[in-house]
Amino acid sequence: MPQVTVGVSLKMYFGHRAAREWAAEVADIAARTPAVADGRIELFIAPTYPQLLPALEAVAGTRTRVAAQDAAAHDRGAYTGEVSPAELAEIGVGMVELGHAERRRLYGETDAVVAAKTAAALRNGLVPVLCVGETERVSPEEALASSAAQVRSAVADAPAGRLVVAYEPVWAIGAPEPAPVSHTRVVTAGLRELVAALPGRDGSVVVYGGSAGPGLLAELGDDVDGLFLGRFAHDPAALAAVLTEATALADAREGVRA
Ligand SMILES: O=C(CO)COP(=O)(O)O
Repeated sequence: MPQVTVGVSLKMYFGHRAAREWAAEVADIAARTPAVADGRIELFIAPTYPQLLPALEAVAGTRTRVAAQDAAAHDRGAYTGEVSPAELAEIGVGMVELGHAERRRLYGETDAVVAAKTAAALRNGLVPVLCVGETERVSPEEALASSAAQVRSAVADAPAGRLVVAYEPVWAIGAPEPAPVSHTRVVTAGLRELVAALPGRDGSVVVYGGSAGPGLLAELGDDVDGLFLGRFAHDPAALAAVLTEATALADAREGVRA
């Protein structure tokens, strides 16, 4: 089992060539990071659909996983413009982001849609990166209540399988700074308890996303299982810095377990 999970979504920021160059740099960094190579850090990247196959090729042999940014709730059929989770699994994609705040806000994805997509991902062997988080800045307790409700609703009828829950307070996405550590810690601790108690979800983890970058993992320490990065991993050097912090955290966790 990984000790720390670090993911990056490129959203729709990069063009094809820039994404290819970035993936090649990530592959280099992954290959030079022993904790990625030995599986203590689970590293995944989520480029756009046309970039999935080149990304799989770029990171081959480095243990970096490739995630899609979304997937359909159906395996096949008359769903023009959708991408099947079965086809994603067939090409070697291992994970899929679901319920991201931008999909909920801009494309009207409801909890019911996210639940249907989560079930579809799991029945096709994909690990859902299930994005949850409150829309307005409220107390950590209220944030936990609404995020926990989103998790419960997404997995209520889904087949068994591991989850990566990404706690992303909507107000901290695309912001200059991440949510304060004192806020995040309450929510991620609560979500970790929740997922640990869910039947059939062994190995599930809770990561933080929303203006995350170098320095944050060291601050959050044992309060999270990792980070889900956006803009602040566009610079490969910043991702390398986060992986250095993730390595320190993985080492510390191993020390605790030894
Ligand atoms: O939404 C995010 C990752 O999915 C976070 O994006 P930013 O780090 O760019 O705010």
